[in-house]
Amino acid sequence: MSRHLGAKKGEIAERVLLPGDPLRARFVAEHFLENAYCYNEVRGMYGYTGTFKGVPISVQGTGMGNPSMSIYGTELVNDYGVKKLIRIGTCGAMQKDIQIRDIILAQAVSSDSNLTEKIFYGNNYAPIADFPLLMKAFQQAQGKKGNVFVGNIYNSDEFYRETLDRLHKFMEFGVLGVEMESTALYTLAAKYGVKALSILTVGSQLLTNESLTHEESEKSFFDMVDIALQTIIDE
Ligand SMILES: O=P(O)(O)O[C@H]1O[C@H](CO)[C@@H](O)[C@H]1O
Ligand SMILES: O=c1cc[nH]c(=O)[nH]1
Repeated sequence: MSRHLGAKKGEIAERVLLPGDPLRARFVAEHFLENAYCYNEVRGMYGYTGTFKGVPISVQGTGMGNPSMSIYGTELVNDYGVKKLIRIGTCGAMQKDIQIRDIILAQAVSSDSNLTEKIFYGNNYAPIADFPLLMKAFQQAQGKKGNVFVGNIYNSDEFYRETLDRLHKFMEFGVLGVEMESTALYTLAAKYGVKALSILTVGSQLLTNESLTHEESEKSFFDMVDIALQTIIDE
């Protein structure tokens, strides 16, 4: 057991999918994995291990925001020896040609979080995806109905904002979408020498104010999860 995970040693696979919502972890376990069992209920942050095409895979909720991702990601790697981590998240689209249910592969992460400044003595650090995982996920996404976009995303410590001014500046520079966990994920992966990628399904469009309800968005994850699973078993 680690501080925030109740799994015994060996109960978590080397390959882990990471949704923010713990109920999305249950959804993936029930719909995609074979012989899945729940190894964690601590804080209701469900984690499951099963197999996909015979390969052991775990799926662990991370909660919302960089601090929560940092706790689960660090314990998965440090205490359970996890080597490959793919976030399966949702995001808000920041470009007008990106639509609800499209998929974004986060190649790099810009942020308003000061997480990396604290680590790097006030200097700037550019968190990036593992390239083989990114390339494989891009190939897997080609067969899917929705569009796939690859590029820079915006990671934020805020969901509710005083103003959208800062977001507009990032939009102007071509940033694709906004979410809240990838800075922590990519930075801890670099620190520990493991592989990480964030795959995001667009759940809202910031320029048109369209958004999926929670129920609709939970039904929109099949392509993202399939891409993540096909990618993680190979790479
Ligand atoms: O759907 P998840 O994976 O939680 O991701 C996005 O949704 C949450 C906000 O609603 C934040 O965690 C954000 O990053
Ligand atoms: O983190 C997120 C996710 C969706 N929409 C946002 O504005 N932020």
